[in-house]
Amino acid sequence: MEQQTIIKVQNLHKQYKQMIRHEGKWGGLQDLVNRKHKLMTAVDNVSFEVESGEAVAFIGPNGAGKSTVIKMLVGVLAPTSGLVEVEGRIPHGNRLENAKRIGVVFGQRTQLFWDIPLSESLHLARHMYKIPQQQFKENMLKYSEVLGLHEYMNVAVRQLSLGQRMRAELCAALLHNPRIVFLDEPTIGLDVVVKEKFRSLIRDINEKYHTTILLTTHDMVDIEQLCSRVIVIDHGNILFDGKLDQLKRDFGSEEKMTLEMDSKLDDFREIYELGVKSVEQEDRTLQIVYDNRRVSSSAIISNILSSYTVKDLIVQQIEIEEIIKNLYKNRLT
Ligand SMILES: Nc1ncnc2c1ncn2[C@@H]1O[C@H](COP(=O)(O)OP(=O)(O)OP(=O)(O)O)[C@@H](O)[C@H]1O
Repeated sequence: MEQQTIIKVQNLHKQYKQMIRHEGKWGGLQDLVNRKHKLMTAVDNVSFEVESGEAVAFIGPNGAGKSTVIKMLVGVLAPTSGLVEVEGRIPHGNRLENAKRIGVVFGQRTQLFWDIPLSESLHLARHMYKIPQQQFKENMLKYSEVLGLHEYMNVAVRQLSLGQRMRAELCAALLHNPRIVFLDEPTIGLDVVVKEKFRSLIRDINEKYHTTILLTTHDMVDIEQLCSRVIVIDHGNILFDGKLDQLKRDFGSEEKMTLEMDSKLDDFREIYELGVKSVEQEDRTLQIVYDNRRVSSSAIISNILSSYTVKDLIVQQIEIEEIIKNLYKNRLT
């Protein structure tokens, strides 16, 4: 299938006006009569493109600017400057047209009607999106089956548990066969079984229908299972944009070696001289953390074996979660 650019973001900036509160006893009153604001930059010169059919994780620490970018892509916020295009359209100028082509799941907010039964809420979505009857029937059948929604169809949305509601949200977001699905923290607070259902459905629509996925999450399993590309943002800037494998290669050279020893080591000087990052010993268990681009595991092992007996040994590569933590930390220091 031919790929084309479906999302284009160029030199995007977003500033929010934040109120400066007066301090002291009469501060609240002064806030009312003498309002002071400062500008805070939430998104600072961000550029990226997404090809149709890609599944991209858009990640970063709290307050990094992820939701702000997504809100501009969805069209609920206008940029302060720069360009946002979704399928060649400027979302905030064409909100309704944009809405027909995209699906949105915000983990913290609902797009369903709170007080009416789920089935009616989904029927309203059919009218809003002008979904042809046949397509609606087929999709309702397919998604309510996969997401296990049959038994909740007559229950008011406000009476659904978080997991049930999130499954319903995903169903509502997919009924009109969107070309792009924006998922903002979709698995937050869900149990492992529901998370798995979610992930397998998202993988399916990406693989079978080449639906483009832009996923914001703090859950590393979501990323590993769903996305081949990762964009990392912090303080409104992009820190990394590339394949997940590349992220692991560039920032995942740290390894941890755990050795079960016959006897305790007297000192770690020689090991440190090899260039390792840290050595810890508890009873006869030794843990060594090192960068495999600086020192090889075999150099460490042969150094230890020259003076001691090793009973068992495990070498672990750094987890993706740790890689991303390091990336955020490097940015802060
Ligand atoms: N409506 C608003 N008015 C003022 N400042 C805002 C507003 N919305 C967000 N911000 C600020 O903009 C920055 C980016 O926020 P944003 O919600 O985009 O971050 P995020 O990466 O989605 O964070 P999280 O992972 O916590 O959801 C934060 O410093 C936040 O306080």
